[in-house]
Amino acid sequence: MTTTTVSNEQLAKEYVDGVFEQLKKQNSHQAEFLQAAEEIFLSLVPVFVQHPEYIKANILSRIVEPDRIISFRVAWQDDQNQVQVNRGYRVQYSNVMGPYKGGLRFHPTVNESIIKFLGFEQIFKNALTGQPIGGGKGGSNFDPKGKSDAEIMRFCQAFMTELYSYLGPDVDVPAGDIGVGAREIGYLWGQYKRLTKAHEAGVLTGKKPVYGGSLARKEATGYGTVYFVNEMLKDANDSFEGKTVVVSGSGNVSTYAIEKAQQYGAKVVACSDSSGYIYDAEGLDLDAIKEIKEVKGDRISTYLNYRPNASFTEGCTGIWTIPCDIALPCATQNEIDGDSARTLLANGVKAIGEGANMPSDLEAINEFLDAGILFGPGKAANAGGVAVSALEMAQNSSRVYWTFEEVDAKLNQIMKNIYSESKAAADKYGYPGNLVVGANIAGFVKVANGMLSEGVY
Ligand SMILES: NC(=O)C1=CN([C@@H]2O[C@H](COP(=O)(O)OP(=O)(O)OC[C@H]3O[C@@H](n4cnc5c(N)ncnc54)[C@H](O)[C@@H]3O)[C@@H](O)[C@H]2O)C=CC1
Ligand SMILES: O=C(O)CCC(=O)C(=O)O
Repeated sequence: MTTTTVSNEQLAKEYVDGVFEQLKKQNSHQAEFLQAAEEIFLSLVPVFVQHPEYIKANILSRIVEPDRIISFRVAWQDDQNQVQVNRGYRVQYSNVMGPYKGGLRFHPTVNESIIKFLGFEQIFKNALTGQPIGGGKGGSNFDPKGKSDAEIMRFCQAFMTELYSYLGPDVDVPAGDIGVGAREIGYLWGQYKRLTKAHEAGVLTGKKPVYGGSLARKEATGYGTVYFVNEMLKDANDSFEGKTVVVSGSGNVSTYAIEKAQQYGAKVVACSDSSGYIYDAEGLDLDAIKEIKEVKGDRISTYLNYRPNASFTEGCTGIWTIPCDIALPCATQNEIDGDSARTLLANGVKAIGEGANMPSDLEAINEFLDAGILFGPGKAANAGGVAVSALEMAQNSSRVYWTFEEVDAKLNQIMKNIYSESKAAADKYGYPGNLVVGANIAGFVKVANGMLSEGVY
């Protein structure tokens, strides 16, 4: 190792450590945000070794500070005419690559830390897709559980009334995330039109195809995750065929991850919701799950009414004790900790594909990487949803619509590209096979180069 390399390494490490220390001081109460930032920062040291110009331009301090955070009161009336108040957020993180883009989450746990972690990750994910989209995220601590359809509509209308002036097809384009699906997007879109008097279809994605949504957006995140894992498996001369798969959650991402894994010949034996998990040794009946979740909005335990030989177990983490070849965490952040990771490994898991955002904590990621199994990080593996959102924006702008097959083929190609770019970046920067480092670097370099050419702001 030459003296210059050593000093470049020291410089890079000191720079990253310094920015992270400052971040911790300023955001000491934001655990999820610091967790997401730490994972990305650690990956970027080799980039700063090779690119001191990024240090000179102080790219890291600039990229980790959102362009702006919008926080607002959402007051609405429930069915008993009581006035309820929630807090809404939109974090417009970076528009270097295109309009701010990312979902809205409605869940009681939502706070600024959660929205910032999601928004920060979204910058790099969106850059990886190769589509012209920046990064953003939003949501509210509103709990949709147990609310009537009319309450959901009134909440969405109140939320959009506060947010609409910050949005636009070339400004900021929200979509769904936990607790926000096509129904909520419909109510948000209706209110946006009512307020602006404009039919700007590209201001929201995840719309129903009947009024401007893209075919295959509903399936995109789950299918994309399986396409990504399929690329990892192919590289290892393996496939989904005959594999036992466990998928957490039973929402949008999980449902379509299960569907594609089954189409690829896997046996998916378990899935979950926030109350617990079901295990069906014969393989899950996806029609039953769709009826329970998409039609009835019921608990996953009612699966036993369709398949009496299956079992239901209360609690969220127990699902990772089920032996499987492939695990697809598709529910929420930090659902796999170090202990669950060690259990999965002891039971012989060969591949992990993160359909959710940050489902594995740092200890779990290190367990998987140290064990040398295939590990597809969320930023890369679940990018198919936002990628098809960008395709929805393109269709809206050009006023043409593509068939399901056309969109699905583009999605598959995008996931292949994300895999090969992440793999190539990991190789180039000295971490072969480490797609965490590879995806973070491949996304970061695109945005950093954009920032260098745009001057200081
Ligand atoms: N919808 C999308 O296009 C995308 C979603 N994601 C991420 O995927 C994850 C799931 O999102 P969606 O499927 O859209 O939400 P969803 O609201 O449709 O489904 C979430 C599912 O997770 C379950 N759940 C929540 N907490 C849980 C817990 N602690 N243990 C077990 N299950 C739990 C819920 O019961 C529900 O079945 C989130 O991390 C989200 O940020 C990532 C990329 C795109
Ligand atoms: O489609 C979108 O814009 C949002 C997708 C999203 O929220 C995510 O990738 O986490």
